[in-house]
Amino acid sequence: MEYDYGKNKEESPEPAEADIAGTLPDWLQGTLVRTGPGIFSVGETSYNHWFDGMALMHSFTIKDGGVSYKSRYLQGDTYKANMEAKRIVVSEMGTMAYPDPRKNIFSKVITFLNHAVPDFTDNCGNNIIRYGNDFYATSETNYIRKIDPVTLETLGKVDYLKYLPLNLVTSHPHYDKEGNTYNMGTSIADKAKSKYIIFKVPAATKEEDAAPALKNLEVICSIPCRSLLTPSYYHSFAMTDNYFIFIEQPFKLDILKMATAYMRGVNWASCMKFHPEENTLIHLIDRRTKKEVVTKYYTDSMVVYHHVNAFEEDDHVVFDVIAYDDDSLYDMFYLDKLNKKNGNLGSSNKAYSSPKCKRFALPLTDKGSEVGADLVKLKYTTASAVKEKDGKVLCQPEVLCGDVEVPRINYDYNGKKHRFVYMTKVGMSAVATKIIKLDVETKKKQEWTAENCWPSEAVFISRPNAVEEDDGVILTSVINATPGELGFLLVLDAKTFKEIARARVKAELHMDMHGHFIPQSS
Ligand SMILES: CC1=C(/C=C/C(C)=C/C=C/C(C)=C/C=C/C=C(C)/C=C/C=C(C)/C=C/C2=C(C)CCCC2(C)C)C(C)(C)CCC1
Ligand SMILES: [Fe+2]
Repeated sequence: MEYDYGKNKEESPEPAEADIAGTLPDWLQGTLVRTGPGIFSVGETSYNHWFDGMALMHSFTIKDGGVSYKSRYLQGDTYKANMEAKRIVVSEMGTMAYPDPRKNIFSKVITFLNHAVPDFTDNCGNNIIRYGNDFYATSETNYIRKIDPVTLETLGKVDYLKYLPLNLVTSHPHYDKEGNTYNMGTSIADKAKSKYIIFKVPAATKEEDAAPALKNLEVICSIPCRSLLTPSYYHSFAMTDNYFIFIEQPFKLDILKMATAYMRGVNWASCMKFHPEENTLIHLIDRRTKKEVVTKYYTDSMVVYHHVNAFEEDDHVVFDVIAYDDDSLYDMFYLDKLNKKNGNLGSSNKAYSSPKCKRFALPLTDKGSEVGADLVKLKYTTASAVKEKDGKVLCQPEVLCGDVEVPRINYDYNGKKHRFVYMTKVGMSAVATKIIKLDVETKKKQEWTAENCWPSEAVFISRPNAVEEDDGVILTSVINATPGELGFLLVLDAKTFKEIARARVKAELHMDMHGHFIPQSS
């Protein structure tokens, strides 16, 4: 069985009642909105990379024991321009598109000179996030698209650049209990400086505030890039009560290459390079002073997309991430590789570096220790942090678990010491075959798997007034490749990892990226 990554997926905008096997807990009420790439070719043109696909959102609305499903394309400017032209005319990370393919290189240069860089895509197919009372579809460009999470309609386009000089912004913000959102982005060569900016979008003050939440955005701090013309790529960051953790990895954008990419006819992705010979800086920002702590933490070269969580304990900041030894993840999702090689990741030319869940510990004090001493004093981790000269500390992680991705936790524990992580298990094939729960304390794993079933990200929803961390359910959208069987929303008891219910939908489910659960009350 294999998943056809490059096939265009149909939208099902009419709500369809799912057929429920099992019983949904009566407290579970709300909507799981998810997104991912859904359209890969328009007319005669196709995208090169799976992440480029035009966004298809879908939602599972859980109400009074029933589930209704719908899906809709994100109708942004990119979608409209491509559909109108009947071909791909807007560039994505892995595909450089030219409005008129008949133009030769000279007219390409003219086009380039006329509008130095083409307008960027608003194909927001990576995640659904909340700012104030509003929900947005997002990828990582300066554009996000407001959506109606109930109807999945596409609403206004919001440009971060109107509020802050941000060229790239993550699709993985953090939220606090007060309803504030924290995110970070990169400002490239603005006033001859490149920097990473962490900002806060305050909670909406009134229930029905019509103005975009971003207008109240506040800068928390900015971190100068290691180098002006090669800022690092990052996909997420972590937050505790008192700190932000940002990994400046040697996986970098080359701005000079980007500036000429359009003219040279190469995609944006070819302007990103992993530098294994360089180290990875770990920035720790004190939320109270809004400044970086003076200690310079670093580790070996690595590539991280997803942070799991971070917390403070006994004068340490501990954080877990999913780390790779190189940047092969991106390459492996080129559609020609996925389709031709039967989705077998191991058979691509470059060996695929498998993701590992790793724990780092950053000591906050060194209490007069000598150079060469391991400053980590926590009993439960083998992560080390060796003091060097000039305020530098070399960190080595503990590997918690291998072959896992898209981590989620009980978000009530974000920034606090967590015990359980829910992830998809990835092997040598380009589909996830299992959902796993990792107990980071005992390293024990619980798994859910079913024949020919490919689950997506495992989203944890806590039972109201729960006391235990894993008292709740896991929701995951599952593609069922068994002929004649339907895909479903799987509901697992997060504690026992036993199936509670399946809500089978009469629509084709697609492989998606991330999503957001909106409880009914909000
Ligand atoms: C650069 C730049 C630009 C552009 C941008 C763009 C266009 C972006 C996009 C972006 C994006 C669009 C992104 C995305 C991302 C994603 C990710 C990062 C993902 C990840 C994934 C994963 C990790 C996976 C996993 C797995 C496996 C491995 C197996 C099977 C299953 C699964 C799927 C789970 C501009 C022009 C503005 C300018 C400046 C600079
Ligand atoms: Fe992500």
